[in-house]
Amino acid sequence: MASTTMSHQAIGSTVSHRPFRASQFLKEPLNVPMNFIPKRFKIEATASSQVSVIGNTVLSPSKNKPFESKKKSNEAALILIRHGESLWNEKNLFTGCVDVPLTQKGVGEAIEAGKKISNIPVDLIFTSSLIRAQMTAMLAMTQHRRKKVPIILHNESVKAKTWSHVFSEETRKQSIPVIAAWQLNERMYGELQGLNKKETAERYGTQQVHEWRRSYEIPPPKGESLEMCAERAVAYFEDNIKPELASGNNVMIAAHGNSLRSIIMYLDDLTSQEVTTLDLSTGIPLLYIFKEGKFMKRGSPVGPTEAGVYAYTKRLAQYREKLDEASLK
Ligand SMILES: O=C(O)[C@H](O)COP(=O)(O)O
Repeated sequence: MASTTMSHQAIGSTVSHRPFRASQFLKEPLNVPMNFIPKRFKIEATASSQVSVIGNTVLSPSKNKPFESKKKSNEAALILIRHGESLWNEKNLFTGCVDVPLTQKGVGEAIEAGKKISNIPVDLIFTSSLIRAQMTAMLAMTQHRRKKVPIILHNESVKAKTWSHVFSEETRKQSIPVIAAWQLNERMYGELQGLNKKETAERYGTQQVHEWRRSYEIPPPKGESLEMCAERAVAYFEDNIKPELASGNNVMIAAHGNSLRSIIMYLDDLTSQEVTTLDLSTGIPLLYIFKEGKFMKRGSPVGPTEAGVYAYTKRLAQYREKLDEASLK
């Protein structure tokens, strides 16, 4: 497991960003005609060209009362999580865009990560298109106290959409849409993919391999530099994820060491020099609060009972209280 050489445990700096645009995701009423829904919200189409959007208001199973307020706040939680250990992490091989599953240890890391975020609201999940990130997201959500079911949205064809349609509004409300995006994939490691990291360092030199792995501008042979990875990952974040946060939707992103490094560089306003010391451990969730257009780093929740996490914002504290109330019933 990689070490974290830049601390993400402490409450961090507040960073200003460009003004956000409001998102309508998950706000459309059910059965809105297809042509009224922006492209990125066209998630579920029925045979009659009606759209059902997985809802944002969660009903308490016991009392049928709104669990989360219908009126979305301008504050949202953002959880970032690097996937758990993969079979090639275990073998110390450069993995990049090769689609390798988790090890048993990685499965355990994902479950432990899920416990740490089990009291933090999640309305939407974004993952890369790679199985190790998707496994991590799914396993983490098995631990969530809200017990909503993550459902992967299939956007690859009309048939994939219509055949995965959910016909119960109540069931949709108890679901979390999972959006898989290749833009969040690990950096393409080029001709290093499948090579052993230690052997590569012996062959090309520790300094050269460190530059390939951690520098911002220098790409590995025929692969993507962090800068190139950022071009797609940060653009995707700005276009698709930030608007959801701006709408008050709480988001979890399960992705990779380098796609997340590029997103953290953007969130924390790191320089290309600073990002060279940023190294993410597998399976450790990081929490940010997005409020009034700013990202505030809250570090990594230590555990589901850690009071400090919930003191960060009134909204999180209220959510936690509702969870406790619901579990007493
Ligand atoms: O793709 C890989 O090999 C790892 O997931 C990330 O590798 P790195 O720590 O060498 O960047």
